[in-house]
Amino acid sequence: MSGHAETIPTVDLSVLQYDRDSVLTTLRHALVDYGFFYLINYEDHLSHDIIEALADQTERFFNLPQEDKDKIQMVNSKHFLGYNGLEKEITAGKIDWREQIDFCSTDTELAEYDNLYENLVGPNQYPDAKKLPYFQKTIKYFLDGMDTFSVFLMKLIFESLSVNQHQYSKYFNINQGESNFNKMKLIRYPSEKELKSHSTLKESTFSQGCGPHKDSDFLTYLFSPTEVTSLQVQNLQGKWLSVDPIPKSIIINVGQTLEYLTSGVCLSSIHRVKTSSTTSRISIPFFQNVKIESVLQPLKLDDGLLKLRDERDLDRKQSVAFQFKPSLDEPIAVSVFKNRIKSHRDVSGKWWPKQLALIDEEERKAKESLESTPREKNPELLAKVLRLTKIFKTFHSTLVMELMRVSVDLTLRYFIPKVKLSHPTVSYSDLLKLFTIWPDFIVISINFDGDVVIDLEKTDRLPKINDMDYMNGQFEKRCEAWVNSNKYADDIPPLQLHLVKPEVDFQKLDKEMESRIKERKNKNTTIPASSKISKPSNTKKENSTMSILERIRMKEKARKENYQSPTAKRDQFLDSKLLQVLNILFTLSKRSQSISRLSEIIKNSLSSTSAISMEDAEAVIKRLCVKFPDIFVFVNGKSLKVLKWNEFQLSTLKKRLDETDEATTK
Ligand SMILES: O=C(O)CCC(=O)C(=O)O
Ligand SMILES: [Fe+2]
Repeated sequence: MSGHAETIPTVDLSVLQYDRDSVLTTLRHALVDYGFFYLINYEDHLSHDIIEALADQTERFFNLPQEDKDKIQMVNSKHFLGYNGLEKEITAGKIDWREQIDFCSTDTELAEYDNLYENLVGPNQYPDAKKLPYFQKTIKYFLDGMDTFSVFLMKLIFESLSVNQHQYSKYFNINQGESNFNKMKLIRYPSEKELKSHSTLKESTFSQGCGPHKDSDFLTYLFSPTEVTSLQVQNLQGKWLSVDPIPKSIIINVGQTLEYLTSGVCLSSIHRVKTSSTTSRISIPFFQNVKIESVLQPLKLDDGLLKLRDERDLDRKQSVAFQFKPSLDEPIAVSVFKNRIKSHRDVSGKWWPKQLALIDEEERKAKESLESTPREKNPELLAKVLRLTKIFKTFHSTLVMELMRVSVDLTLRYFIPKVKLSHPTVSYSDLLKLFTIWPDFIVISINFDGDVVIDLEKTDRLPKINDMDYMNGQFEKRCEAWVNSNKYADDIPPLQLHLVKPEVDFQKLDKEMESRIKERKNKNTTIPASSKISKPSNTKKENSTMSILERIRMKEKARKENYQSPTAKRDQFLDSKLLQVLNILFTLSKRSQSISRLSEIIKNSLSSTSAISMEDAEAVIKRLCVKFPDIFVFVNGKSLKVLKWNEFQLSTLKKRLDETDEATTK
């Protein structure tokens, strides 16, 4: 069961006028399960004209001659504000192919700077007013409008999480006339075609518009006026979802400050931008921040929300570790300023050379001490290596055994219970790490259900090493190197996964198979590693000598034979929505509700591609009563149909669902 939609949810602010609760429910679902959502129909709170004007000024700015843009380079500003041309930014070790200009909302030079971090505030740099007379005004109107709007949305977010104003008010200026410390950027991503035509740019690939990262602010509002797909977000299953621009929508994402304040209840998701092949793209992010002098402390949240987070993380394939750990006794801006010094070395080399040297020295020492620590003296790293190596061994031998059987479904998920027998704490993220550490061990891909699977066809083409001890030793070596260079990041790096074709080209396979059989007969070549291992006695003999290609073919045949009646298909469709509906019911405070009201809540909460009709929503509700008669009761009154339910634990019902799922698929 993949359980999650292929796109991010949509929050419709126009619904606020007549159904505040359903907006809050959708919002909470988006914050907890995606950390990304589209916001639509916000015009009562933010004028769309100003956004159009800004998009127009942005186009004009990037169309200025390069020397005009270079006159206001960031390196002129000790406050890290201004323009950066191409090749100025690196994310995840690679160049981001974009040009951009940074602004801050507090556009002034302070009279005095008591603390170093206050230098985040300073005057913006604007292009020549003779060339773009309306530019500065447009930026100011936008920043002012967004200050008010972002305070409104922040309040709505905390309302959806039942957090009182007295808890969050210290982090924001919420009174009229007071402004907040927000930031924004104008960005242009040139197309691949344009980048290739530059004679001075020598790069083999221009594919990265912006590398995978999480934002560190409170909330990011992205205006994306160019209609081209580029932005992608990684969901909890590790899959990249496209965030296609929807006209007049704002794409909102949770930053690590909000994630930290809510103890991980709100999810800050990894996102990235791919270069488009032929269309250049404009994008305008607005970064909402807490007050710069804030010292962050997690807010007090309802147990129900913490439970939701824990339920979500049971299924999580990414590590839950925070990348961003604000210090508990320093203002948040201290680490933000440090990050600016590290990421803009040209600016800090000119304005903050002492601070840059100190940070470099600190990092060099930390690296040296970790590298010079012998393995034995670094028990934490050693424990990580040994644990992963043991998991690898079990996974490897299980894989070899499983490859001998025809009927197995080789999703990665399938292996977890098997590896758990020897390593009860193994997680999905651990298994994914194995392939990051040794990408050529086997090839993994994503199938059309969104599951990570072992790509048998591609794996079959890898050179075979039959010696398990040798493989395990090799893994340990690679693992040590990997753990050493990733000691600060507990998150697994995003895996490069591709989609497996759903249909198998039988003609091609037949030909390949024939020539393989001939080859084997003639040359008596080595049989794949899997069949050299002694088989369990109940394995059918013919299976062990089958090639991987033959096995794929058998599976494909079995799939085709597995005909489903329309009723069974409908049941399956309804079943696929059950978990999402349970999640929604779990968040409701009342334990009875009219079916029509509930169907509406469900319909509004599910995002556009997973959207279901009122009729389907009602059918799913009825199905709950069939699946869990001890918990859900359908009461058919005279004028009102009502669903009543007992208190339930999400994890228990999920387990029960999985069990019935397995029983029907076996
Ligand atoms: O341009 C985009 O679509 C996203 C930009 C982004 O993620 C960022 O600048 O933090
Ligand atoms: Fe971002």
